[in-house]
Amino acid sequence: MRKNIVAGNWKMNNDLPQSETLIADLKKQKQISKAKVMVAPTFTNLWHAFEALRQFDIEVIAQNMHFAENGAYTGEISASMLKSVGVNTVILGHSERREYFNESDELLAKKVDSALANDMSVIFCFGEELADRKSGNQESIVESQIKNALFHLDALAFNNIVMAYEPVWAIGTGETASPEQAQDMHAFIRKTLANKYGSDVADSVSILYGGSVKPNNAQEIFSKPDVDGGLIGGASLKAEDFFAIVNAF
Ligand SMILES: O=C[C@H](O)COP(=O)(O)O
Repeated sequence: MRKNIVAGNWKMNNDLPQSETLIADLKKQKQISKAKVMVAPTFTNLWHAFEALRQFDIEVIAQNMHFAENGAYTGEISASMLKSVGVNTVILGHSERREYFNESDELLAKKVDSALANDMSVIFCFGEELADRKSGNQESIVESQIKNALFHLDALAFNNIVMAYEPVWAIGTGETASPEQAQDMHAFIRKTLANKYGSDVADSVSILYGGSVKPNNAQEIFSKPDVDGGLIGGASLKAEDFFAIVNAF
């Protein structure tokens, strides 16, 4: 079911005391929009965040996971471990994971499978780099990222998948895609899904935009018909800014 979602990806920010402070600030905010709100702290803060936000309408989600159930994978975290601390949604495929940790489409397909097999939802990230956009290849790059990681799934799987288009050139740079660029790509993503799974599936999938979304540009981006929400990095680290974006719907 297509929903409006605003998810804050804290990335590798906030130790436990800082996370406690941010969560306390989040609890003071007033939500006037109907968007579903999520926050993704680091692994070490997940349990605390889950406990602290248990009574609030803010879902605590994870930034990553391994595809294996358990075993000799030093430093890794599995789906069942996330579930055991109350986490039911995971971000997969973020461009920082692709770039700094060499995560390929093939690896991401395995992670997606593992998350879904564990009854988790996935926020699946993808997006082109600046060179792709400059050469006009953004659609073919995005199409191949989606096909390679997701097109082995059946249509029902998309009940538990949220798409997150994040042009790499707009992440943390202050340079956001224009609302028109975001809309054009989101419409293309929906068309790509429709070609494979039909328009019922394509129309029911939420597609988030991520990349330098701030309180001053959120409303214009969210006003576009195929933009169902945002994946927010830097601006999610201040409760007031984050809720200004949540309330931009
Ligand atoms: O996951 C969030 C995105 O990478 C966007 O980050 P940003 O809002 O700091 O550009």
